[in-house]
Amino acid sequence: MGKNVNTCVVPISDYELIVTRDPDNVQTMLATQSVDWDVGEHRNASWRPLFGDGVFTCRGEAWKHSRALVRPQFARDQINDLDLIERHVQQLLAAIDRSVMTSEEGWTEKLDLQPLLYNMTLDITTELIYGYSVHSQSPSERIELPVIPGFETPDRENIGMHMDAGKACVETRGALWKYRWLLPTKAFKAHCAAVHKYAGWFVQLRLQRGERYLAHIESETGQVSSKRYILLHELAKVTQDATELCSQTLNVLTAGRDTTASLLGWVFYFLCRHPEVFNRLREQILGRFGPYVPSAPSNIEFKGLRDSIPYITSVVNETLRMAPVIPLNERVALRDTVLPRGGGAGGDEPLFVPKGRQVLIPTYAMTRRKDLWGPDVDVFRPERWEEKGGRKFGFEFIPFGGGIRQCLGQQFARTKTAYVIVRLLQRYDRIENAEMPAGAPMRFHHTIENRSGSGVQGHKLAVIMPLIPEPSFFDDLKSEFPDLEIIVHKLEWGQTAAPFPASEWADVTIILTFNTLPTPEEAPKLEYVQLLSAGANHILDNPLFKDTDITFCTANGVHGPQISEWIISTYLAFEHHLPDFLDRQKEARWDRGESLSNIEDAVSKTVGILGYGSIGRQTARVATALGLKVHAYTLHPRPTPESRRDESWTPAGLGDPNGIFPSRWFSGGSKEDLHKFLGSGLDLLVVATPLTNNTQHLLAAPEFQVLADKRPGRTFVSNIARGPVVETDDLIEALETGLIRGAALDVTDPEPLPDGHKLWAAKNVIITPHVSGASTSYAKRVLAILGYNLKRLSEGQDLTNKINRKEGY
Ligand code: HEM
Repeated sequence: MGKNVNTCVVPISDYELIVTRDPDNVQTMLATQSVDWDVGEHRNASWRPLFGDGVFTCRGEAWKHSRALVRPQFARDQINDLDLIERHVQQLLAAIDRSVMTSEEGWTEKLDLQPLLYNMTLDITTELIYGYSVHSQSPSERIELPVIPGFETPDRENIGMHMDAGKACVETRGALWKYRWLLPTKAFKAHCAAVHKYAGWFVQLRLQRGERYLAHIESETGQVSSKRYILLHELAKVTQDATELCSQTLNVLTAGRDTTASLLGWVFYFLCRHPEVFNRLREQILGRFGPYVPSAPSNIEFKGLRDSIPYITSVVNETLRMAPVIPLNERVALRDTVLPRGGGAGGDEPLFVPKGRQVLIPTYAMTRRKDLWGPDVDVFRPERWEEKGGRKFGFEFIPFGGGIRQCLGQQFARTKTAYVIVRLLQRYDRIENAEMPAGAPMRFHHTIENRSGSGVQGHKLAVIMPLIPEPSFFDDLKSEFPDLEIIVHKLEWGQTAAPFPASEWADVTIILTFNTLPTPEEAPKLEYVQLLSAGANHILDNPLFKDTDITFCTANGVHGPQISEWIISTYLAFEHHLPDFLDRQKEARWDRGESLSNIEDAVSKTVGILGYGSIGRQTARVATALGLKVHAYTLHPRPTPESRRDESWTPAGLGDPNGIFPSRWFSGGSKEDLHKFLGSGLDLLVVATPLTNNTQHLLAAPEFQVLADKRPGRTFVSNIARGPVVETDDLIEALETGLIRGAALDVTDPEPLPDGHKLWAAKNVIITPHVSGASTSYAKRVLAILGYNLKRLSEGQDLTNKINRKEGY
C-alpha cells in the first residue's frame, strides 16, 4: 500500500511468490483463465484436519464435486430465514440491554460488541446448518439432545472455543508450513476431535431420523415454520456419506460464521466513529421501518430489506472496502501461464508465471489504490457508492471473491448484516467509540477482526488478598490481557476493611477478594467479583450481592483434590485401624489387635455422595480408582448425559465434568427422595452439600436409621460440608449404639468444637479442625479460575462458577 507498485515478486526464505493487486490479473486467475489456476495445495492440507474435505478447502475435481453439491442450497429463498435471525438478534439486544446503566440517559456500560456478534453468528449459523442452535448467547435455552447410543453428546458450550482455537492452530501451521512439524500437535488434535465430534453427532441424528429429521427438530424446539430450512437435512437428501456431510457442513460453518461477525464488527467500528453516517442511516431506517417496539414482532420483510434502503448497501460496501474481512486470497498456477500485467521494465507487459508459482491477492491493498478509488481512498465515505448513479465494481472490489469460486453465502451474509444493522439502529439512537486511542485494534486470522486482542479493554482489576501472588502470575496476565489495569493490595490475615480510600473503587470493574467489598455506590462500574472461597454464605446478605446484579463467582473447584484426599484417607485410615496403631506407636507397643482378621478393603464397596459438585466429583474419581461403586445424589434430577455434565471449573484431568462415574443417580428435595438414596446400600456416605435453609439438619436420627436398615452398623459417614448439615446429638447416638460404623468429621456443630464436648469422645470418630480444604496449591487454583474467567469475559462468554442468586451458591 502507498507505493505505486501493483505487482511484484517477493522472495520469502527459499522460495518466491508473486503478489498482485492488479484487477486484470485477478480477473484472469479467478475467472477468465481460471482453468490455469487453483487454490494452493496447502489450503487443503492445513484446513483439512479441522474441517475435512469440503467446498472451501478442496481443489480440482473434489472442489467441483463439492461446489455442485452445496451450491444449489444457496439458491433457495428459505436460506434467508429472517425469523431465525430475529430470534438470535433478540438475544444480542438482551445482552446489550443487560449492560444499560440506570442513569437517566440510559447509556449502556462500555461494552465490547465484537464477542457478542461472534456469539450471535455462531448461534444463527449452527441453527441454520444443523437445526439446533448452540445458544452461546443464552445457554439456558439449549434443548436437551436425545441420546444416540455410541455417540457422545456434543459439547455445545465449548464448540466456539474449539473452532477458534483450532483455526488459530491452522493459521500458525499455515504460516510455518514447511516447518509445521516443529509445532506441538496435541492441543490441535484435541480441537479437531471436538469439532468432528460435534458435527458427527448431528450427522448421525440426521441419518438415523431420515426424512423425519425436520419434524423431529420442530417438535423438539417447538418452532414450526413452513420456511424452516436446515442445510444438513437438505444435503443428506443428496448424499448419505457421513464423512462428506460432516465436512461439507463444517466448511460452510467456518465460511459463514466468523466472516459475518467480523463484517458486522467493522460496520459498528465505523459507525461509532462516523456519527453523520450513523444518523443518516438511522433516519432512513426509521423512515422505512419505524422505531424498535419491544416485544412486537419484527416488521422487516426479506424483499424490502436491502432494496428499500440502498444506503445500507453503501455502508456495508464501504466497510468491506476499508476492511475486507478476508484480506488475502491466493491461487497457484497449474501450468506455465501468463498474467496480463506486471512484466517488462515498466511492469505493463504480460508476466510469465511458471507452473507451481503461488500468487497472493491482497484484497485490502487493491481497495486502497488511489488511482482506482480516488484521492480520498483512506476516508470512510459510503456516499462514494452512490455517486454517478451508483458505483459499478469489477475485480478491484472482491470482498466475496470472484469468478468460479465466488462466495456462495454472499446474499445470505448481506441479508443477515443488513438485518442486524436495521434492528440495532431501530433500537439504539447513539453509539460512541470507547476504544482506547493507543494500540492497533485488530486481530488477524484468516479474517480480520477489529478487536484489541484482549477484550478486557477498559477493565480494572483489584486484587485484595493476604497472600500476594507471584509476580509471574501478573506477568502472564499482562501478556494475555495487555489492556487490563491491575491494582494489588495486601490484607492482614483477618482484616476485611479495604486498605485504601473508598474513592479508589470508583473505576474498578473486577475484584478478587474473600470478603473485602465496596458498597454499590462506591463501585458503580463493578461487573465481576471473584471470591477466594468456594462457599458464598458470607456475602449473601451484602448489599453488593443482594441489591445489584453484579456477577459473583466462587472458587468452586479449588477444593476438589485436597478434600477428596482427606475423605479417602480418613476412610482408609479408619478401615486400616491407623488411629489405633498411632496410639500404640506413641506407647511403643507392637500390637496387631484384631486387625489380621477384620481389616476390610474398599473394593466393591459403595460410596454415596450427597451433593455431586466439584468435591463430590473428584471424590468419585478417586473412589472409582480404588474399586468403589458410586451413587450420586443431586437436588435436581439428572436423567440424561447432558444434564449430568458440570460446567463449573475443575483442574484439568480431574473431577467428573461429564458425570460418568456414578452407577446410580438419585435426586430430589424431599425426605422420601433422600431416604431412597440413603437406603441404596452405602458403605461410605460423603456429605458434600452446601449449607442452606433446606440442608440444615438434613441428617438426623431417621436418616441414620435408614442407613442402618440396609447396612446395619456398616456405613461410615464423612462430613466435609458444614457441621449443621448433621444433627450432632443424633450422630453421637448413632455412633455410640453402633447404628453406623464410624464417622470422619472435618466440620462440627458447634464449631470450633469446645473442650470437653461429648463428640470428642464418641466411639469410632475421627475429627479434624476444619482443615480438609487446606492446600499449598489453593491460591494457584483460585488464580487459574480468575484467568479462565477473564478469558471468558474477553470473549463475551458467560463466566464459570457464577453464584445462582436464587439458590445462594
Ligand atoms: C461477510 C461475509 C463473507 C465474506 C466476506 C465472505 C468471503 C468469501 C470469499 C472471499 C470467498 C472466496 C474464497 C476463495 O476465493 O478461495 C468465500 C468463499 C465461500 N464462502 Fe463466503 N464470505 C462471507 C460469508 C459467507 C457465508 C455467510 C457463507 C455461508 C453461510 C459463506 C460460504 C462460502 C463458501 C461455501 C465458500 C466457498 C466457495 C468455493 O470455494 O467454491 N460465506 N467467501
